[in-house]
Amino acid sequence: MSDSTGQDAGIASCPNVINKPTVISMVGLPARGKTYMSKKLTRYLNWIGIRTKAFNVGEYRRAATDKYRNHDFFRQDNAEAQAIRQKCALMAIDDACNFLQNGGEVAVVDATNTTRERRKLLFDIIHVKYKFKLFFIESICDDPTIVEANVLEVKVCSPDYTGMNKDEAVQDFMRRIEHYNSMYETLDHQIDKELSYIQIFNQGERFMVHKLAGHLQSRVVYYLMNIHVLPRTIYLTRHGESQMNLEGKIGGDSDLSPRGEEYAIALGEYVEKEKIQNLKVWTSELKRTKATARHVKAPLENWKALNEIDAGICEGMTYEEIQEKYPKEFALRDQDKFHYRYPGGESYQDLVARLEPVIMELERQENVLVVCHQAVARCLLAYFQDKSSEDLAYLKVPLHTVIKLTPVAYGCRVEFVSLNIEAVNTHREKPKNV
Ligand SMILES: O=c1[nH]cnc2c1c(-c1ccc(Cl)cc1)cn2-c1ccccc1
Ligand SMILES: O=P(O)(O)OC[C@H]1O[C@](O)(CO)[C@@H](O)[C@@H]1O
Repeated sequence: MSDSTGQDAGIASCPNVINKPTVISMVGLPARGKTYMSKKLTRYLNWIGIRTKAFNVGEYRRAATDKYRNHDFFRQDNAEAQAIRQKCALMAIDDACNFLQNGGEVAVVDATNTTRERRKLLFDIIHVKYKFKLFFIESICDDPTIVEANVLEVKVCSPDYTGMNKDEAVQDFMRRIEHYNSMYETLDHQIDKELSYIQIFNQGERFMVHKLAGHLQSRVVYYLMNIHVLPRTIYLTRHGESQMNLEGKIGGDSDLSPRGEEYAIALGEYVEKEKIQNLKVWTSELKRTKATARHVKAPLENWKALNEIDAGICEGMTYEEIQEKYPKEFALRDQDKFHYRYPGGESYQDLVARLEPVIMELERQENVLVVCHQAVARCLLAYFQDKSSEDLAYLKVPLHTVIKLTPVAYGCRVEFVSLNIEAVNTHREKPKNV
């Protein structure tokens, strides 16, 4: 049950909550998308409110030694390097468990973990010693073009290869993979019948799920079955300036202002010029987003989940009127804007929960233009830019601006394209004195 701020008690403050902390352990040869999935999954889980952190063993090794010269570092008979690698793995596991003992809910151990011996070590520390849940995600990819693409896209830029030319780096990395491959023991449903895991074949072409244990693991599996790596662009924009924007009033379902109509025409022209393949347009069910999208030639979908945050008893008021009529509410909102719920309305935390199915469907789609609202756009943008909940509620999303989101390597390129049509500024800064 949440209080007026809508803030739910975390595990730390509610020890009798049944769901235990979980360690998600990646498994797979180098260049199988483990770091890609670790970062993406960590971003998604944090965005839905599950305190998650990734621990990349490669980063621990690079911090521990600058001895990496070439793939020989990963030879099985390189005792000195093996000792460094083992120490770094133990440090990462230890940090992961400390994170979970101090309020963390999910720790992702991003490492190869390609031997049964290593996974037994993980099991003994995480499940036996700390009594945390342990879930494995194995990525198996025997398509050489996929592996080569991953090596070219992210590995050659790795700190391990600073100063090395691209071809040398690719060759060295392929030899590094061979050292691991010689010892690789994939998860086996007979030998590992007690373990909970998912195996992903060739970037999600096929999945093998084994002994799912609990809600979190089901959400993780569902997410992994919906993501893809096809190149695409998501265009995010607010509706054109509305009559109520001009009056400084929040909420409602008003029409566009003359300048908002201009923006709708300009948006149609912009989309035409972008020559986007198989574009789909999504709007909310409010008039101002439908009107904004009407000059865009593409299949249209209206989502009630994209409606603007519900301001409850404050709908239709200006901020000044709210401060005048509900000074306590106004002050409370400034103190914790993400968790504050309008009486009879919503909080940003509620909005994120309402938008989760939209994010899940966006992950499945290719090119999509989303025409939405200020608070909604902040929530969606925070997902793609991995923003904290505090930052989310104050992200700047100006009117008459198209935000282009393009997945690159482990993250997302973000471009703000203003269509140069004047509009009021609806952004209210976080007051200094709270
Ligand atoms: O299976 C892979 N093999 C090699 N590379 C990969 C993958 C996946 C991937 C894995 C699981 C799923 Cl459900 C979807 C994609 C993502 N990547 C990747 C994408 C962008 C940059 C770097 C890596
Ligand atoms: O959370 P904030 O900063 O009040 O912004 C959300 C507000 O922005 C608007 O979309 C435009 O002012 C309102 O309808 C909505 O209540």
